[in-house]
Amino acid sequence: MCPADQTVATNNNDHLVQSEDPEHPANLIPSSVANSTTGDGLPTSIRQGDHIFIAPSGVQKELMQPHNIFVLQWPTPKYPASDRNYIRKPLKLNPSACTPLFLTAFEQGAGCCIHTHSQWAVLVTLLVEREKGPDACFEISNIEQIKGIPRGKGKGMLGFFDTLKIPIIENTAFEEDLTSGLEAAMNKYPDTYAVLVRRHGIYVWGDNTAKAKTQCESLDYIFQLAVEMHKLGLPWVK
Ligand SMILES: CSC[C@@H](O)[C@@H](O)C(=O)COP(=O)(O)O
Ligand SMILES: [Zn+2]
Repeated sequence: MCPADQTVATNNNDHLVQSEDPEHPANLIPSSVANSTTGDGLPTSIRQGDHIFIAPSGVQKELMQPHNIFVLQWPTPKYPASDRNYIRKPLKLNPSACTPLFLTAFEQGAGCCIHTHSQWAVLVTLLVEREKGPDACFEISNIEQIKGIPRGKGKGMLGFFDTLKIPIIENTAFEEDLTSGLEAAMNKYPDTYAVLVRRHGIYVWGDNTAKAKTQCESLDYIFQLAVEMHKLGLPWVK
């Protein structure tokens, strides 16, 4: 990762990322990246009205600043990348390589999407592959924390006796190439709010930033618990 670029383009809609409000997306993205507890980097994207705020690619997390944030006018074409409607592009930086995956989550109505390289998430993808085969998804039930995950849009939260199911897609050489796998998983599991990426991490989204963050943290807790349960020979589904 390279150090954050401190250069600010002039006449580049700087006002879109300048706010005293700590809850403004341009402030929330750097602060949540710096304070992440669920994996290195934590690229994040937030939709506020018809603006999408996107973290820069490869910026050291504690150095990310609001003026490093990209802004897209929503809706925007997902492909080709050159057609995307950037209304703010910081000089000498590139938007996160996760951008088309974030846009896929926004197409589904998300207000925020987070990508982490959580080691617990990675370990779970490896355990599922070994125990259940490559096409299986992660499943767990009878764990209190699954009540922190929605049952589906407008369907409330999962209950203690429900089974949480998170699809797993295969990793690709380049982040952008995960997009078709993410789209396929969302079609197959229309109620999911997360997709695991084997040997890589997870994408988690929510109706808004607070929900995406709490769902991300709940899932990280559940994955860590699942790894420990596996070590003790305890089944994930009763
Ligand atoms: C350890 S760098 C891996 C990254 O290339 C990739 O996995 C990723 O998540 C994209 O990161 P980004 O820095 O937002 O472009
Ligand atoms: Zn990644």
